[in-house]
Amino acid sequence: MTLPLVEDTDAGLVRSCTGLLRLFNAAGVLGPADVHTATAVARIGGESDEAVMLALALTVRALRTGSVCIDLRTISETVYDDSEQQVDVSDLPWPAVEDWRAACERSPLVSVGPYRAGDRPLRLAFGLLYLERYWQQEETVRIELQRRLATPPPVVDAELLAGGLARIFSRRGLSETEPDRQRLAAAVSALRWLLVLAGGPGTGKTTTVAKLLALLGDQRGSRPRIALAAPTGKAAARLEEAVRAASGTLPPADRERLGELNASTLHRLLGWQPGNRGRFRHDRENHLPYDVIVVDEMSMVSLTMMARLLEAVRPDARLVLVGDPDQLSSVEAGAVMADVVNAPGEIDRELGSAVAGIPDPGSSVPAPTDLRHGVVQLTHTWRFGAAIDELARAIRAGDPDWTMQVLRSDREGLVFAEVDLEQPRPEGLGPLAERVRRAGRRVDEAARAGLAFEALAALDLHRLLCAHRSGPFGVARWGLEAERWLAEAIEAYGAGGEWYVGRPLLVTANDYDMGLYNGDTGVVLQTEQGLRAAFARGGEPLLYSPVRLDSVQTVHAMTVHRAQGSQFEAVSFIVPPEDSPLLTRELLYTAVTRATRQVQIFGSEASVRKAVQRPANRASGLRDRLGAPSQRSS
Ligand SMILES: Nc1ncnc2c1ncn2[C@@H]1O[C@H](COP(=O)(O)OP(=O)(O)OP(=O)(O)O)[C@@H](O)[C@H]1O
Repeated sequence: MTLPLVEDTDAGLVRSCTGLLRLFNAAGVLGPADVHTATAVARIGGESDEAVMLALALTVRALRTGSVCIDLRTISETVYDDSEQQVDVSDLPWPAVEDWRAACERSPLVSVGPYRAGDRPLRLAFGLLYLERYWQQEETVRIELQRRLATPPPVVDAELLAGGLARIFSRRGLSETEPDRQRLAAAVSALRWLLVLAGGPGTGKTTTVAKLLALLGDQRGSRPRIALAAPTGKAAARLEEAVRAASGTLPPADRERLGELNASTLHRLLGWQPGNRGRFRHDRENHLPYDVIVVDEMSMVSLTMMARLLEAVRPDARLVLVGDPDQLSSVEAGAVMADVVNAPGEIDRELGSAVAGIPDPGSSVPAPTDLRHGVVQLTHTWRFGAAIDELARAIRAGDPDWTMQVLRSDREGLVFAEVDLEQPRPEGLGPLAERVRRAGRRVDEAARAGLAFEALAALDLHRLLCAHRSGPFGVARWGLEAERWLAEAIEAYGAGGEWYVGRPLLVTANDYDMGLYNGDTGVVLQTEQGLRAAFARGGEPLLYSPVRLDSVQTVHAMTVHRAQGSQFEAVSFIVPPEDSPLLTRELLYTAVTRATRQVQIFGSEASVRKAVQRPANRASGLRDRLGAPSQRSS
């Protein structure tokens, strides 16, 4: 093999390392942190085998890209992407799998099998290599979920349950052959300690949450103490607003029973303690006091957070996990929601017959009874245009021909423009520029008139999304392009310096005192009191003088990750190139489903096809093991 050219000036190069670590570092597979951690741990643990050190460094590296563990058999086929570029690993001297595995089994750094004490930094179990800490977290999640599913179910008053379901759920809008899965989910939340409520945007997850809370409040006994939480402050604020809005549609007595509901971040719920990293006030010894805990945007919850949450929930509290398993996963390692929803395992027949036994005079369709792990998947979309809905289904199904057929169908709500985005001035961007200008004009007019509601609503008319932050496909370039289009279209656009009227803002850090969260968007307005930055927050918009805002930037374009949890009337998506490691099915699906009315896709057909065919594939052992019979680990 040819050795990559190694220059002393290369920022990511660790000159002190040797052997395999050096080769993999020079090739761009391992970063300095991976190499340093592996070298230090090996030194302390008395390990000098290069292959084991490589396995350790790759395990550390895998966590950075979202995997909980590595599989020595397939690790050489993994996509490597230390920046936004793909690294070619085919030429590297990968150890032979069986020898590699044997070296790991012999190593003083590795506990072998699931039952050994966790006194070594690595663990090899079920063919997967973990850092011990993450193995323990995965075990906590598996054991706590299995325990929750195996515990004798809550006692419910069947008559009240049937009456509540009949009162709160109507089949309006469903075809005769479609089962009411929202109703089914609510029934499961009453009959089990765990409900995993899965569904794409607009399938009525929040509506169902409001309804099931009302249903649980209908049972005998004292009113349940309810906690609503989400992984980010922005998602928590949105959950609170959405549940309040949905509860407004309930019968008055049910609405009253729900009372005032507030949502918080998971960190706040668990009692995050500044200066005490990783430890929360609520844990295994000090359970959360709530009877019902609802966690939204579960796809963004990492394995670590999930382990902490499950430890802190009382065994006799109902847990409702809500999210879209097809979206991008958490920034940190783990894909818990997707793992749980897709885990194999036995059907809960007892639950199936309990659900089937609830009378439903309004329906001629039997409720689905093939329920596993408390999962109910909502499938009816209530909000999208039909074209976006079909596009999302085609992507989710992993079918590139279907996806292209929908994209090229000229249906209302869809634009696909084949554009060579690497050109300095690409042809075919007309629909993008047009959308940017149209939404920008509306924002500008409302901002100049000091109309906060209108300006904020106009801000959500269109969002330009990219996967990359930099380069020809990145947010930086496309933000500037958008600004240029706006400057051409709007007189004196951007005049007035940094805080110009109509400037779209993105909050980049949480500020609990001001009620602003990382990912919130706002706009600068002209008001009688001078310039104000407006941010949407439920009822009245929040208005702040610009001098009070530290962590904001201009947002003409944002990453798909940032946009997770938000929706816009129209979305334009800059598809990354075919060889981008960021190009996955989840990325395309998340981008497309941010739109409620129109999706515009710019890029190559080859990239779109590649995305559809490439699920993100985060390595974890949870999915398979959750489906296996319950085992205790030591
Ligand atoms: N059973 C139903 N009948 C009629 N309309 C419904 C029903 N369920 C939900 N909707 C409506 O569909 C829209 C989307 O519902 P909701 O916000 O609950 O979905 P969601 O899955 O939580 O979406 P998101 O993931 O985007 O937050 C709302 O306007 C809601 O009122």
